[in-house]
Amino acid sequence: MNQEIIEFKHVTKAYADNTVIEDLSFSVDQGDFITIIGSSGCGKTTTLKMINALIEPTAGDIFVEGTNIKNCDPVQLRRSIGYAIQGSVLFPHMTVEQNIAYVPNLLNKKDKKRTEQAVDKWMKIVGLDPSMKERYPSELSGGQQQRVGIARALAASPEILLMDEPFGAVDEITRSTLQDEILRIHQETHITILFVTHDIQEALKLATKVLIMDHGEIQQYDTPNQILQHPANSFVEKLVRRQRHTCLLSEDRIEQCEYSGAAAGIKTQGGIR
Ligand SMILES: Nc1ncnc2c1ncn2[C@@H]1O[C@H](COP(=O)(O)OP(=O)(O)OP(=O)(O)O)[C@@H](O)[C@H]1O
Repeated sequence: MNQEIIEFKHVTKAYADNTVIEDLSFSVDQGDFITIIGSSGCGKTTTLKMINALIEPTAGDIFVEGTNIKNCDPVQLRRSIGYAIQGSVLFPHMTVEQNIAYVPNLLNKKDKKRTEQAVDKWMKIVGLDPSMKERYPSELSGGQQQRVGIARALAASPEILLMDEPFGAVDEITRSTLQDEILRIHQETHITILFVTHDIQEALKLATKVLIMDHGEIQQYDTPNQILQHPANSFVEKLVRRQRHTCLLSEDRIEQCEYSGAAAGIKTQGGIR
């Protein structure tokens, strides 16, 4: 039986009198790759940040590995959940090695060897040459910085990885390579991933399940296949219309997608199409 690793129960989030998430309930099974997509400002980042307690819900409960996060120390919780976001958020004054080693160092205070092994392992997995260890972020390309960010998020061997538009700031070719890398990492590690994106093609390519949101509410939460074949409403229909005619489907994920532009209202890398 699939095991739930994250559960939202009737979660609401308001900023002052602006309610951006309304009674949100959903669960994520261990090993799922969830992509979250929806119109701009619909609450995707807010949803993600509530999982690692960077944002506190106004009402409702969130459970991570069976524990209500209200009862967790937020710092401990954040150390146990990987978090990778768009662009370079690396420590500029630290080398690649020091950036990746940051959380493992906190966790294995006395075991330097273990940290070194974690750095080597994750640099290799994300495709970074060991010769880059001593470089500073400013000496790396955007794609390399992104890889360091992912290695850093993974280096503490978290069960859960949150990714907020992690490939938004790189060119199409690098983006496609990084997508393939994250799929491989997911397949190899069986880590649970929640991945926010503006790009419907990316959402369908990566996900085992896609969470489609609008105005802080779920429009559909299902496999890419189901979403393409049985869109739940006109919002989803509009979002996937073009995709449906151009995608070849595998059992769960999209195997190959010939992208012909997203539907109205959904930003792609190039802006709104
Ligand atoms: N700290 C804050 N104070 C007030 N309003 C906020 C705050 N953070 C986010 N919001 C508002 O909450 C809504 C949801 O924001 P959020 O960043 O979660 O959306 P999003 O779906 O990730 O957006 P985008 O796709 O544009 O990145 C937006 O209207 C935003 O302006």
